[in-house]
Amino acid sequence: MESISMMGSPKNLNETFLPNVANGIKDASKVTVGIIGSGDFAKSLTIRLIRCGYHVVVGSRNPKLAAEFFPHVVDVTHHEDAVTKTNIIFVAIHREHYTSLWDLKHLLVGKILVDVSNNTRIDQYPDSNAEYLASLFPDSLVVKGFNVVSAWSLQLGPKDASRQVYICSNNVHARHQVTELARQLGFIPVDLGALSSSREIENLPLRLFTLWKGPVVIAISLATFFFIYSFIRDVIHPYVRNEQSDFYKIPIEIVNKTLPIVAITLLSLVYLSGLIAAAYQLYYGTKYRRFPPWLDNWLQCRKQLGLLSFFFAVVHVAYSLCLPMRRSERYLFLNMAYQQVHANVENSWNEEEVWRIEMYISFGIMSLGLLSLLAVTSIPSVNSALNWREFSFIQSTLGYVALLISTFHVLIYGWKRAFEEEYYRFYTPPNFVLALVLPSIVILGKIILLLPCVSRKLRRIRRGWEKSHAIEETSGSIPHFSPERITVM
Ligand SMILES: NC(=O)C1=CN([C@@H]2O[C@H](COP(=O)(O)OP(=O)(O)OC[C@H]3O[C@@H](n4cnc5c(N)ncnc54)[C@H](OP(=O)(O)O)[C@@H]3O)[C@@H](O)[C@H]2O)C=CC1
Ligand SMILES: [Fe+3]
Repeated sequence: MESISMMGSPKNLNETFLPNVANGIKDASKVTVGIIGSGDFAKSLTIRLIRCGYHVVVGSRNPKLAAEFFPHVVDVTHHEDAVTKTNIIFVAIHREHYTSLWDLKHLLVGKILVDVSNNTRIDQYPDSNAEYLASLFPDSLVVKGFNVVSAWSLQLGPKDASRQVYICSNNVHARHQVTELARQLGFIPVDLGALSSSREIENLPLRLFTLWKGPVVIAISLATFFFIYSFIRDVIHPYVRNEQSDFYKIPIEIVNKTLPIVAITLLSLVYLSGLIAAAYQLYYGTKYRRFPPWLDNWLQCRKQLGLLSFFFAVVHVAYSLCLPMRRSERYLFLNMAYQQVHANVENSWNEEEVWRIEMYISFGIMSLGLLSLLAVTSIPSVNSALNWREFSFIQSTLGYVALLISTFHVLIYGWKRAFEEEYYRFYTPPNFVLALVLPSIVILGKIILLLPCVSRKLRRIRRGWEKSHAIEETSGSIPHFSPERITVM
């Protein structure tokens, strides 16, 4: 058997199993890890294993050629030779080529096969790649793992790349071995139990912002609608009516009218879903009843809706700060001053206007501060430092406070204008009136839920006191949500 860099076979194959956690990483140098395939993944994994003190044996169809791409300390050899030298073997080839290992079946009995493969589409095959490998080699211990790390991040090392590795296998011992190996390579292993989880693990790298699609579409639709709405009201209407050219308003003023209304609507949508969920539970008198899919999806993307709301609010603040920088603002200001001089007005101080704007700005800043807090606590590392009550307090209680303050911010801006006829063009209300609709519904809904009789009933339902009723309702179906999912953000 041809071998390019012989490391010698272990006397006892059990030696090649990984040391237990208790033994620690000291023993890594004695352990040989096998890799079938000599592609990108195999090369990067080899480098990572060597850096962590492992011996590596690579099995290739053409070891002579493949050896050029591996460090000289690596044993690059034929498949048969490689699999006899170790008990833990990474299968770093594509699913389509698994059958080419068929002849090695007798040599793979009782050995750990780590399936690292990915597909090109979600649910591409009826069974997962790992389950397929397990069906081809029923006497081997197949473990799914490492597919969520790219060859690139394997090379970068633990400091500068994604670190979580999802692992599953039907064999507990094999799962522990691979989990320990992942830990020693600097990854954070996440044990997902039996091999049936492998389909989920294989779909993970193929997901592209799954939870973001809906919220982004909603945000873009709202922004488009309100932009067109403001454009017609504030630019087209004055032009048609008085031939007044206000087209200069498009880049900043119209955009800045769109941003806050989208921000507050998205924030309201975050909490509206929780209210609908609570109403649903109150109506059916149980928490053991599945929400309709649209509501379930809505509840799941609350974080994304909240972050988008924060984004729109931040951009609104930036635009607002830049308003005085505009040339148009300067001309308007000078014209106003000139008219005042002309009218012989010495003091134009308007106490009501002064108070209105002071409070408007103050509420705006407070609401942005609270939104920032909500956004920061939604970051997983910050989130994991909070216990459930702290998280719930910030995301639920402070979230409602943020919505309330934002509503005051809009209300103070609108003030009496909502009742003045000149602000209703084509009988359409000004933006801030529309901006108030959804927050008002949410705040009203929350007040109703806080009424003692309603909140008592809801608490009873969420604590599962209505269980007997629930079991009748669901006739044995498993509840798939927890009450907490409803109360938070
Ligand atoms: N690249 C990446 O970033 C990641 C890859 N993966 C998974 O790792 C596995 C390998 O990926 P990658 O290294 O990128 O792929 P490559 O195409 O770079 O390498 C695949 C290797 O498979 C071997 N091979 C090719 N054809 C056959 C065949 N007919 N029979 C047997 N062996 C064959 C070859 O090795 P040889 O010629 O030496 O036999 C080849 O080097 C895949 O399942 C992939 O989904 C998972 C996560 C990330
Ligand atoms: Fe504002």
